[in-house]
Amino acid sequence: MNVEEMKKAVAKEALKFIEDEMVVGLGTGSTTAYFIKYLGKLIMEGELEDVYGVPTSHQARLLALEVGIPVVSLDEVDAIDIAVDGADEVDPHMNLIKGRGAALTMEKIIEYRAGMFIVLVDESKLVEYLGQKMPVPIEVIPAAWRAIAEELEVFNATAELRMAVKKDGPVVTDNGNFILDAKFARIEDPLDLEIELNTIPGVVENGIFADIADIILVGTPEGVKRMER
Ligand SMILES: O=C(CO)[C@H](O)[C@H](O)COP(=O)(O)O
Repeated sequence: MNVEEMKKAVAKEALKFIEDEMVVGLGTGSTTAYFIKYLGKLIMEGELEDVYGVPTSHQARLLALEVGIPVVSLDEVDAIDIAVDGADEVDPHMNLIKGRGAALTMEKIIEYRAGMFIVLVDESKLVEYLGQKMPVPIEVIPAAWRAIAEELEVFNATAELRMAVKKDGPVVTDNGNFILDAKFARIEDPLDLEIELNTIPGVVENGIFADIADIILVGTPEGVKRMER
């Protein structure tokens, strides 16, 4: 099984959790995109009824509309039953780094509120400790980016302003902010760092998602494995 097949396999597995009349948080990224497409197909074929999606990004919203998922915003729903999203790193305690797609703030808002948060990854995302391979994306108010990058030196982190690829200048998030990618040597206490980073003035949110995932579906060549609390 190659990586794309593993992504498809976990996306299909996640569908088993979705029932009629559920409100589903729709994550961002290539793995969740498979889930959104499969969910849209089930809705269009009448296999699922009265299911609504709450997108975490423009990407998720546009795709959901394209595949026929009725979309609502967070302030239109009383509760989110399940949220489904990808991740960039997963440690053995089910803590995550997210935000390669720069959608971490809305992702965290929606996933924090969901009755159940299901994470979809292939096995390449599993690490021994957070920060092993990936920097921590931090969404910041544009005027504060430089001051925050300097402040991060106190944490022994080196931060880079994320630059856009098909646009000149920095990446601008769906919320109109910048992203700093902060490389930490080794994150010993993810929950502590997650909380501490958010106390820096100008930080909107950071990409450490500690203690929030309920189920992690891991695509492997042998099939889908499950991590659960
Ligand atoms: O956090 C994210 C976007 O902000 C994504 O969920 C994460 O980057 C995983 O993406 P992919 O499934 O494409 O590897």
